[in-house]
Amino acid sequence: MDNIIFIGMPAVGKSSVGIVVAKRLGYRFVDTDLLIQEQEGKLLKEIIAEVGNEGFLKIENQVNRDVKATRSVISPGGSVVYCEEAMEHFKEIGTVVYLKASFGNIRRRIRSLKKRGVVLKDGQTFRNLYEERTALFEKYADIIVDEDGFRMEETVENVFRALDDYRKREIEGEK
Ligand SMILES: Nc1ncnc2c1ncn2[C@@H]1O[C@H](COP(=O)(O)OP(=O)(O)OP(=O)(O)O)[C@@H](O)[C@H]1O
Ligand SMILES: O=C(O)C1=C[C@@H](O)[C@@H](O)[C@H](O)C1
Ligand SMILES: [Mg+2]
Repeated sequence: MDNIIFIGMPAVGKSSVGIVVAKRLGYRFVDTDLLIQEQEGKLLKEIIAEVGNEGFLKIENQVNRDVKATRSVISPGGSVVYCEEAMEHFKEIGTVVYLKASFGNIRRRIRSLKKRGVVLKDGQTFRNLYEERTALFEKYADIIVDEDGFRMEETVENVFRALDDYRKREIEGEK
């Protein structure tokens, strides 16, 4: 199935880059954070406050695992990499693009971790979360697009270039 799935840290641009990519391709855009809010009838930060990190990750896994999509750009939340079934589903239905930015860039973009609803374990630093997730993003990524030093429009171009290269390599591999 022809889907593109963006993964990466919170505030890296999965939603903002994703929607532009979808528009350029004439694809649907699916922000699964919004599907979670719709299903639960609450904001992400309210869900996390009510059911805790583990409870939230269960909901996030279920919603993302159950996404049915074709010709869509899917932008999940940054914590989806902890959701094994969801990530396996994404690997099956499309190409997984890891949008990567340095710790400093991400930290600058997020004013309040709590207001943004970042899933931090008790006592965990944001630096530790960055390192823990980086290993998971790299594990699941088909393509990595480095954002540092680029404006958003340039990142969009870099995504298209990386997707083209990936498809060419796939076709070469099939020969
Ligand atoms: N070069 C850049 N590329 C992408 N986004 C950028 C860039 N520079 C600044 N931004 C800003 O960073 C923010 C990215 O937020 P966005 O909601 O798209 O992230 P996200 O990856 O979807 O996060 P979440 O995991 O919380 O859903 C936006 O406010 C965007 O304007
Ligand atoms: O990176 C995170 O921990 C999160 C990001 C958001 O998009 C939401 O999915 C949720 O608030 C958790
Ligand atoms: Mg988002």
